[in-house]
Amino acid sequence: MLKGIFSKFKKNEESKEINNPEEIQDTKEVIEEEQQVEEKSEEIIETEEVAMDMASDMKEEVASPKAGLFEKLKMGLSKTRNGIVDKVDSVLKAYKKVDEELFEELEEILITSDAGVNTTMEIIDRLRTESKKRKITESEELRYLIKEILIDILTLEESNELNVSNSPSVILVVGVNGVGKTTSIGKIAHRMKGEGKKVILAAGDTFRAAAIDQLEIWSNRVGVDIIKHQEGADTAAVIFDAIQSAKSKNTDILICDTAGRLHNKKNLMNELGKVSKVLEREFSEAAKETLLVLDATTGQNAIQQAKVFKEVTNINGVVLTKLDGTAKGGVVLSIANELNIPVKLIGVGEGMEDLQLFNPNDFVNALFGE
Ligand SMILES: Nc1nc2c(ncn2[C@@H]2O[C@H](COP(=O)(O)OP(=O)(O)OP(=O)(O)O)[C@@H](O)[C@H]2O)c(=O)[nH]1
Repeated sequence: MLKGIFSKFKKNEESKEINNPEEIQDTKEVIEEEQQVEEKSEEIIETEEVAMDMASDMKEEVASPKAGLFEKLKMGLSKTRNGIVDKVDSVLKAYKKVDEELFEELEEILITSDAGVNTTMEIIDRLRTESKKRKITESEELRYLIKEILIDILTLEESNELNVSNSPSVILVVGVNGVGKTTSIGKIAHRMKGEGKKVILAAGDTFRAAAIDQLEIWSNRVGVDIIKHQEGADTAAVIFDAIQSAKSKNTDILICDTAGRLHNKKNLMNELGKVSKVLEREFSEAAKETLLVLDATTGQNAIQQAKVFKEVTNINGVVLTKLDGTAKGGVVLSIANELNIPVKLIGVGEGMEDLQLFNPNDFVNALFGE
């Protein structure tokens, strides 16, 4: 409703002719002020919506019996299963014999599921070579081989496990706005608390007041402490305070949010560099893990974001959110193969329990519906 009032106001303003320079300046200021009020009101609406969503999530979680983790994973991957495996199965059925045309069809399926060109080429090359070596001639026998290759691609030297067994540990969470950073922090905190760990959150995304408010809602929901400053405060200062609090309360895990502005690589580098320095200096005894949050629904865009973050900081793992909302989950292959970063957590729904530890075997089995 507010938006409507502002646009009417703007329309009236636009229809008047303004020639006097002072009047132009005044008008500009009024419009700027109105824009600021409009942005604030959008943030308030956004925060209220998040609170309402959370309340309905909580009701659902209480109402529905807990499906097994693997069943949840299967459910969460159903769109990607339609996008990849169902298509693979119908091609394998249609072609019967293993030949070049079949490989081309499989290649197209992988490309359209956002597995990325290089990763797709690698998978198809390995499929070609291995099927020849193992003398596979019937197309349906390829299914097992495809699974084997996918598991191998997803299994990197670096473990998929979260490095949080040390107490204290710090998880620094980076990623651009809107990818599910705040939600993921809340879900990680919930998971850690469930494991009996004492958790503190640091509201380091000080760029927008809504980000601080949303993290606070999560801290209340999960029942963990939060350290926050005002909007616009220095992220490193928030982290500094959070470290002192974590030390005095013997916290096991400090989870730090950060602002994810990508439009200036130098700023991003400076900001994350400053945070890392504070962590090294003030909390050298803590094990550190930097997790990059990527939104699976953005497909190959997520790969581009990861490349920029990889250039400016050392990423230990990826949290891939919203896999339940996309048929293009092939991006997970691209992350492992092209970026060589282990996927550690995957988001398969909006509920608190819907952030699962990533395991290549389980993932591929769930994807193939086994
Ligand atoms: N379906 C689904 N939705 C998710 C998942 N993870 C996050 N979301 C939703 O994605 C939206 C954005 O999440 P946020 O956590 O607010 O994103 P953010 O990156 O913190 O964004 P900012 O607060 O703008 O920085 C919210 O509506 C979340 O509920 C997921 O795994 N599955």
